[in-house]
Amino acid sequence: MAHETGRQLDCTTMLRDIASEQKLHGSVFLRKTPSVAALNNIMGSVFGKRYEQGKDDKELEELRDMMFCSLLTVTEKLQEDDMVAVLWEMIFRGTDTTALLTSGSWLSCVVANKTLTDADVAELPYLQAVVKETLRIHPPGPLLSWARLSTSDVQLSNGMVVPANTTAMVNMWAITHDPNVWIEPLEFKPERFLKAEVDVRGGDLRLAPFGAGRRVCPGKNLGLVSVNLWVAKLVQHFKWVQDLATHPVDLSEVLKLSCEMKFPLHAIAVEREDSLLCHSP
Ligand code: HEM
Repeated sequence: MAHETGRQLDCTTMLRDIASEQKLHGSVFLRKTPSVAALNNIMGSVFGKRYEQGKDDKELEELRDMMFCSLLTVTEKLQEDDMVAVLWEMIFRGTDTTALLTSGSWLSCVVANKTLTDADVAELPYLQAVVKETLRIHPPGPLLSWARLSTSDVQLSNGMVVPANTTAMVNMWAITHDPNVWIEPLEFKPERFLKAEVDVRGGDLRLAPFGAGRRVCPGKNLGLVSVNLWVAKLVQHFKWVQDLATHPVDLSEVLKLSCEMKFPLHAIAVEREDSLLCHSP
């Protein structure tokens, strides 16, 4: 319950930051604000600490730098022991993925003017379908970890053999774009998930953006509820318009720690007249 309050709070802060960035610059860079919200979501769970842009900038900067250094440097900095490594894994694995999925799931649907909760979001099937379709077209972790080793020779259905003692990675991006698995795989069509139930939490290997099996992402439920709630709030409070003059949308991808948009999304956030942000102090 305490965590739920924290997540709502991160979202309100994100909405306010978007409104002020829009006022200041005339458009919004849709990467920074969800990053801070996602970081706070995790830091709130791990250390009970949250950060504010403008107030904790030095610490935020340091944390962001650490996330972009190699894991080796990071563990040196944190004087690795098992506990620290586990907590760091949560921060490292849970922040960028959640932020990227949120910025990738911007959509234009209208949600009634009320304070949304996770329970409301469960009643929004199209929203969930948009998040699933975003996970399919732009899986934030396109290559499942290399923590998989064949213990014996494995015969594949296409005749190939994976010899014993091979470290294997799963190319989830290739599966989610495979025309033998998906009809019109390059088209963004959330409707496909309205017609058929697809479990994205590891139960259906056509779309396993959180992995599957023993090494499945332990943050999958937190990641999904956070992104669904945040995206719902982002479209509830703002109408999103493409910034055609200076930042037309380009969906090219680049693989860094996670799979990111090569040209991060900028858009114009027009506050809805009935937005609760307009009426709160
Ligand atoms: C929506 C966002 C997220 C996506 C798309 C995502 C995706 C993934 C993927 C693909 C893996 C590798 C799974 C495999 O190899 O089978 C993974 C592992 C992991 N994730 Fe996430 N994740 C997300 C959010 C989170 C969050 C919020 C946390 C922490 C609270 C987290 C913590 C971890 C950890 C610790 C691992 C390593 C598990 C292991 O190796 O045993 N992730 N994630």
